[in-house]
Amino acid sequence: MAVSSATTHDAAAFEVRHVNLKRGGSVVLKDVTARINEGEVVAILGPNGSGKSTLLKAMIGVLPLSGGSAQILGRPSTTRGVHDAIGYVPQMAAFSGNIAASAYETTASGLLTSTRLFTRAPKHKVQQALEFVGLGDLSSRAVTEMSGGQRQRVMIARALVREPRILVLDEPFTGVDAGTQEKISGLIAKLHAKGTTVVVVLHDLDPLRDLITRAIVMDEGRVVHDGPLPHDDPHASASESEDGKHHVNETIDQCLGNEIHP
Ligand SMILES: Nc1ncnc2c1ncn2[C@@H]1O[C@H](COP(=O)(O)OP(=O)(O)OP(=O)(O)O)[C@@H](O)[C@H]1O
Repeated sequence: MAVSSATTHDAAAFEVRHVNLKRGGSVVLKDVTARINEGEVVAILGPNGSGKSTLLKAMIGVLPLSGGSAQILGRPSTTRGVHDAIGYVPQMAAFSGNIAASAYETTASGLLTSTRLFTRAPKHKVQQALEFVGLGDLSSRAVTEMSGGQRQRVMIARALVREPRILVLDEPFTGVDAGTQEKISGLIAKLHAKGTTVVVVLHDLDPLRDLITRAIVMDEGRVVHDGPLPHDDPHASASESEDGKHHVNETIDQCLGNEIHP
């Protein structure tokens, strides 16, 4: 794989340490430290505007940091070639405009890497990625003529076409129907079984609850929880409010819009 020479042995998929990041003059990440190990499925949760997408972008090295450090597979996130290990599915809003290209062309564009341009896309890889997301029969259809759920799956195919070690998805379930949610969850489960690391920003945990190994909860630009989902954590209970765990449960419930029971 192209990235192997640019990575170090046993390194974390992502590691950010004491990261500060400013956007539009405001500090939107405040002293954020987090690590994603290879093979994990990690959810990033938090209220709107808490910094979830910005944290993803800091991890994958597409936004400059104001302070701290970010590493991808043990290398600084600015290292040439290290991004080739990542498949990134941006928030739906980022590509909901007109994409005149076909599903095939959009998926093939995922073969562009930071170190080389392709002159001819390996057709079987593009077709395989589309088949993996269940769109093998629609490869020539314009993305503009597809449903929201189909578009989302094209973007996943685009992220997967280079067989990345790490898949990063920003709210993949927004605006997709229950059937598509199930399909996307099934795809993530298959990738996890193959050893792919998955980092996903979520508003609703349910579609991936069984797969998630850890949750990082953001609030106002800070990490306020990093650990197992509270309901999976045998030590988390309402009676432990003294040590703040009850508060953490409430924070997660509030992030996800769940009713809080006293
Ligand atoms: N391009 C930008 N310029 C200026 N400020 C920005 C920009 N993008 C995001 N912000 C601000 O940074 C903060 C964090 O935004 P971010 O998109 O990371 O939050 P989020 O938790 O992903 O939100 P949401 O759940 O609504 O997607 C917000 O206050 C937002 O207004």
